[in-house]
This record gives sequence, C-alpha cells and structure tokens, in this order.
Amino acid sequence: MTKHQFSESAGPFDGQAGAGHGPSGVVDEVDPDSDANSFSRIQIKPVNDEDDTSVMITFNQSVSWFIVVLTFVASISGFMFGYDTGYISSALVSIGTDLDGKELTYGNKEIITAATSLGALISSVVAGTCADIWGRKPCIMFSNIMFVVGAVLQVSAHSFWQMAVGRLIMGFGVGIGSLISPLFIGEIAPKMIRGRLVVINSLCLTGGQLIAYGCGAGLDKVHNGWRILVGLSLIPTCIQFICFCFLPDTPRFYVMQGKLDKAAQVLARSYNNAPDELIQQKIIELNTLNRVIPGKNVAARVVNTIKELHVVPSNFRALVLACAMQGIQQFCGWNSLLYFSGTVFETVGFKNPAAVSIVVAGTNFLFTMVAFFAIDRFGRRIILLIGLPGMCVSLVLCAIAFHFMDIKFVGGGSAEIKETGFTAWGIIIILSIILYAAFYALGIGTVPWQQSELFPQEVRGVGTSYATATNWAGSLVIASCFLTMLQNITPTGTFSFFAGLSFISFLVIYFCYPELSGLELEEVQTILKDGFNIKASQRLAKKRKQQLSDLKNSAHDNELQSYNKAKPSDEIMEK
Ligand SMILES: O[C@H]1[C@H](O)[C@@H](O)[C@H](O)[C@@H](O)[C@H]1O
Repeated sequence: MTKHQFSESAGPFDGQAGAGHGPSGVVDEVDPDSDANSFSRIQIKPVNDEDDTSVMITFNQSVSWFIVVLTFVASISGFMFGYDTGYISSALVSIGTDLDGKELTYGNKEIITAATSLGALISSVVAGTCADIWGRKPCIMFSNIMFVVGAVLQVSAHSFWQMAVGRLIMGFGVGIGSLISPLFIGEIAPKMIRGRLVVINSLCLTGGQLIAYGCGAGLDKVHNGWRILVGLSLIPTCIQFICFCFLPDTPRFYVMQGKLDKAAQVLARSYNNAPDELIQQKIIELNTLNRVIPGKNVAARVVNTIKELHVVPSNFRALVLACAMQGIQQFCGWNSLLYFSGTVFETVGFKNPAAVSIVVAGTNFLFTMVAFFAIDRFGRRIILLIGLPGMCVSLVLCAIAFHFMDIKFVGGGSAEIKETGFTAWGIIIILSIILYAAFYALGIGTVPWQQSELFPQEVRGVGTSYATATNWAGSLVIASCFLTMLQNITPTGTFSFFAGLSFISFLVIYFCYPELSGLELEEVQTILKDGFNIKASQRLAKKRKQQLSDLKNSAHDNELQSYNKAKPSDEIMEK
C-alpha cells in the first residue's frame, strides 16, 4: 500500500481546517504549481452558473473489498434495527405467563413495544453530536454494548419491568445504529454507488424484520422460544463489535479531526490502485472544504453547530428535507400497517397471522432490493415519484375494500365483521396491502435513510440526528394513534387519511426534493444554496452519470486504460 504522509502538526494543512468557505463559497486554487496541476483547481460554484467549472476529485478505481466489508459490517446496525423492532410482535404472543406469572395486559404489551421506539428516539437526539465528537465507529460500538445489555436483561427477565427496561436499553442501541450506520456508509461510499451502499443498510433492516418474523413463527411453539428469539440478536451485535475493533472510522471524520494521515490511509485502502497524488489531492480537497465550527469548548461548539444548522440557508433546507422525508415515511402509516396486517389477514380467512406478516415483510424486503438497483441508476426522485402515487392508489383501494367489507373496530384491537372467511373484498385488501408494501419499499421506505448526503460535513451529525429523531417520534405517534383512528374514524377513514398524506407527500417531493444521485457529498450544499434547485440538480446528476459512462466507455480503449492506471487523472473532471 502506498504510504501517505500528512503531518498533523506541520505541513500543507496547517491552518487550513476551518479556513474554508461558507456553504456557497468558492475554494480557489489549492496548489497551482503542483505536478497534478491538471486537477488542482477545486472550484465549487453555484450550480445555476452556466459557466460551471466545478471540479470534485472522484476516484475512478473499482470499489475495493475494503469498502464492501465496511459497508456490510456497518449494515449489521440496520439488521439489528429490523430484527429488534420485528421480533417483538411474535415474542409478545409467546411470552404467555412467563413475566410475573400472569398474562400481559394490552397496556403492558404497548409499553414493551413502545419502549424500544422511545429509547431510539432519546438516543437518536444525541447520537449525531456524539458521532462528531468521538467518531462514527465508537458510537456504533457503544450501540453494541446497549444491544447486549438490553438483550441480556430481556432474556433473563421474569418481571414485566425488567423486560420493559431491557427493551428501552435495546432501543438506545437501535436509535444510535439507525442514525450512524447510514451516515458511516454515506461517508465511505464512492459517489456513483453511494445510494446503493446505503440501501444495503436498508436491505439488512428489512431483511432483519423478515428474519425476525420467520424465527418468531418457527419458535412459536417452543418452550421459552421468545427468550431464544431475543438471545439470537446477540450474535450479530457481537460480530459487529469484534469487526469494528479492527476497522477504521470514515476518512471524512478523520479529516474533521485533523488526522489527515489516517484519512489518507483509509482512502488508499478504499480505492484499488489509487495513485498517491490523487489521494493527497482528495485529502486536500476534503480538508479545504472542512469547516471547523468555532467554540471555546465542546458545549459551545455544539450550540454553534445547532445554530449553523438553522441559520445557514442550505443547511436549513437540508434539515427541512431530511426531517420531512422521515416524517413522510412514518406518517404514511407503514409501521402500523405492518402491525395491523395480522388482524386484517385473520379476518379475511387466514389463521396464521405470523405467516401473513412474513408475506408483507417479505414484500418490503424484495422491493428494497428493487430500490437497491434503481436508486443510483434512475435516481432518488424517480423512485419516490413512482412509489408515492403507487402507495396512494393502493391505500385508496384498501379504503374502498374496507368500506364494502364493513369491519368495525371495537377497542382492544379486536374487530367486528359481518362476513368472515374469504371474500372478494378481503382479497382486495390483502392485495392492496402487498401492493402498498411494494411501492413503500421502493421509495419512501428506503430513500429517507440517504439523509446524510443532504448535510455538509460540519452539521451532518446533528442534522441526521434531528431527522432520525423525527423518524422515531413519527413511529411512536402513529403506532399509538392507529387503533384509536380505526375505532374513531373507521378503517376507511384511516386508510383514506394515509392516502391523502401520500398524495401531499408526492407534491412535496415533486417540488422540493432535488436529485442527488452521483453527486459528491460536498456538491450537495451548492444545490441547496439558494433554493431546492430541482432542475439544476437533475442537470448535474445527469452530467455526472454521463461523465462516468464516458469514462467507462473509454476504459475499453487500451491507451486510455494504461493512462488511467498511471496518472492521477483517474478522477472525473468537469471543466
Ligand atoms: O426504512 C425502514 C423500513 O421501511 C422498515 O420496514 C420500517 O419498519 C422502518 O420504520 C423504516 O424506517
């Protein structure tokens, strides 16, 4: 491996951190006399500028195994998120009288379920700041400890309160992991496949939910099966902890810390055969763009970061978008539907709700896979703009079918139904829920977790904290209102409400969500500088894709191939 030497106390970077520019600023020539002069002009200009001369150094080398390993190890947090939120529905059924020697009341069940969301909400509020202070990796490792403590408390629980506290502590881990893992992956990922790599975390999440339902169904009749179900969650979290003992943090975090040597080492391992000069230029670029938030001590810097998040227009737009996306994800009702699907399927003739949940969770997983292939190729906007109307239509269908099926919810989650067994309307409900799951997973179930790309480095941790907290707050609100909604405004009213929200969300995304696929993280703030710049973002994303395909095409040319290997012009340049 090439050795990159960046002095942290003396050298070309001294005084550069923090001396950068505002989000809209221009970074002028970094080193006009260097050998690598051809790409030394790093200039970020507003994307609306017709004479766009922005140049971001981008590696054209193939993605290394190192990035793949880092992505999968970080995605274990996604798996934990899915598994821990997924196993509880079957665990609650099989707990029986194992806690305090009596059946759990409906209220007990609600507390046990909500404890994890509450824990996740609390920890996600602070996790972003912690990630900026101590690093992404230590935060993930801390979440592993929370998972272990929470799981051990639950496995050994003989009282309701021990179980609830165990779930709360596990929730702390879930909240941290749900925030940090996509952030970590977003920061190590090459821009052209950043979307996909972050979706791997979502695949692990939805896969975790699916596996939890599968294991739940399998252990349903086993004595103390729920303890095994919880105990199984210890395996992935321990694996993640051990792996992270040997893996580094993200280069962008190291740059924030002024540890440029370390950042260079990670970049060199991330990009196969990347020339030394290119790595150095990239580090210069990241360091130049890295703004250190002023402040006498940590507390003052945190306060200033929060201020910057709100007063800098591009940051505030990013914040609004990230929170809106997470809010939309939750308020379109998916999680309540996931919970509710068991009851619906039971009323229309299925006797095994666990199996039914598997079908819905399986659809969620499958279409997250479709999102994986589509997110960088077609872009975030397209899949959102297909997904939301699809959800809206499925929900309307569901609402109509409920109207004709004549189901009444009478409290305690139980339903009164005129006709039981298979009916045509029942089948339409099932199909529309599956259709809804598919459109949800394709777009809004997946894209909000790309949130870290919206924020510049200096406010990324705090910004994603707000957005993740919005997700967990939304999930708490919807989960606790859903049954009341079914009772008070009927299922038809409830599903029509979600359909209406999906339609409004479609408009919000159509008018406000820019296309960020293929853009460097550092380019996104220029898009959000003076508006949402949808058109400009689409143009830039298209340009970046074109550049990549030009490069790929020219790779067939032998001469260019050897040129690519030998010279630092492996970057993609826009002149
Ligand atoms: O992206 C995920 C995914 O869609 C899960 O299925 C859902 O349970 C979560 O709330 C959501 O954040």
